Amino acid sequence: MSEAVQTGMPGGDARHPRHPATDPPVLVVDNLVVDHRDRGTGEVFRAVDHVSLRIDAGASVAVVGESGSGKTTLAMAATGLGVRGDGDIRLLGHSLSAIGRTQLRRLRPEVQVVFQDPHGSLDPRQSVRSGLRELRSLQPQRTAWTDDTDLLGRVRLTPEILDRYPHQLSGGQAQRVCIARALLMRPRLIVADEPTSGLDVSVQADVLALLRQIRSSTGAALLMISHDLAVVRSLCDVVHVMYRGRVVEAGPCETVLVAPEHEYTRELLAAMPGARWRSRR
Ligand SMILES: Nc1ncnc2c1ncn2[C@@H]1O[C@H](COP(=O)(O)OP(=O)(O)OP(=O)(O)O)[C@@H](O)[C@H]1O
Repeated sequence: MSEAVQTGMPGGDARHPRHPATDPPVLVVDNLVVDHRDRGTGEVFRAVDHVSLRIDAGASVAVVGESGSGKTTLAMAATGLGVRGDGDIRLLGHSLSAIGRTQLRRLRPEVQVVFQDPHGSLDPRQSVRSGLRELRSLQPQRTAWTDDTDLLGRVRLTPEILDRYPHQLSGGQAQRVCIARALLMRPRLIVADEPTSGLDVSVQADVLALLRQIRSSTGAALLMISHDLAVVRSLCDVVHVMYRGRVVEAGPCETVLVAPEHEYTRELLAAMPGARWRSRR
């Protein structure tokens, strides 16, 4: 019987038990550079400029910065889900420049992304049930640890939701379905790209609480992309502050959000007074 079944935790299994303190890092990015080419003018634009970061197993790391600072490009390139950049990336111990498409495809389920717009992430022609069925058919062994009712219970949804289509779900329900779909894959890394900014204020706190709970119960690491320091403060241990493609400051939240060294971080904090770090305990 797998450890996941024994403990009721969807994170680890007998071959790959989750011991965040001793597991190798989930992601190590060294000097990543990503350029975009403007389709209209053909000009090359540097979206990520020599960025390095490390996410240890089970860690919760944020990348913050204003719109257009390169956060999404960094997250997608670093996890092999977006354009390829220059630099050294090790995802779960595999160098992305050394592995082929087949091996990258095998790694894909280990990284799950929760996007800003939950309705846009779900196929409008599929009910929740048929969407889950499709995921299960793609990864039968990986997804066998739970049934749909149990899975939905873990994101605090009831089974009635199974026969609904995305347009029949509220924003908060749709985002919970997206989180459930990510959870089903037992990922080692969850990338949450502004997961609450498309939602009503009333449900934002619920979704953040859910992500926090899933992180602690599964041992999955979290890479949180946000422009909101209050969100980062509530969920993350380490923060990287991005400005115009560069990381201008990085460190534990209790340091960076208390005594920021960079002017840009100070400006972000001044714009959100409630975002200053204070103990969550
Ligand atoms: N596929 C693309 N082609 C050309 N330029 C792009 C592409 N994707 C992003 N960009 C540009 O790269 C820069 C960084 O974009 P990115 O989406 O990574 O920033 P961001 O910090 O995540 O912004 P936001 O918070 O608005 O999502 C922006 O100027 C954007 O316009």
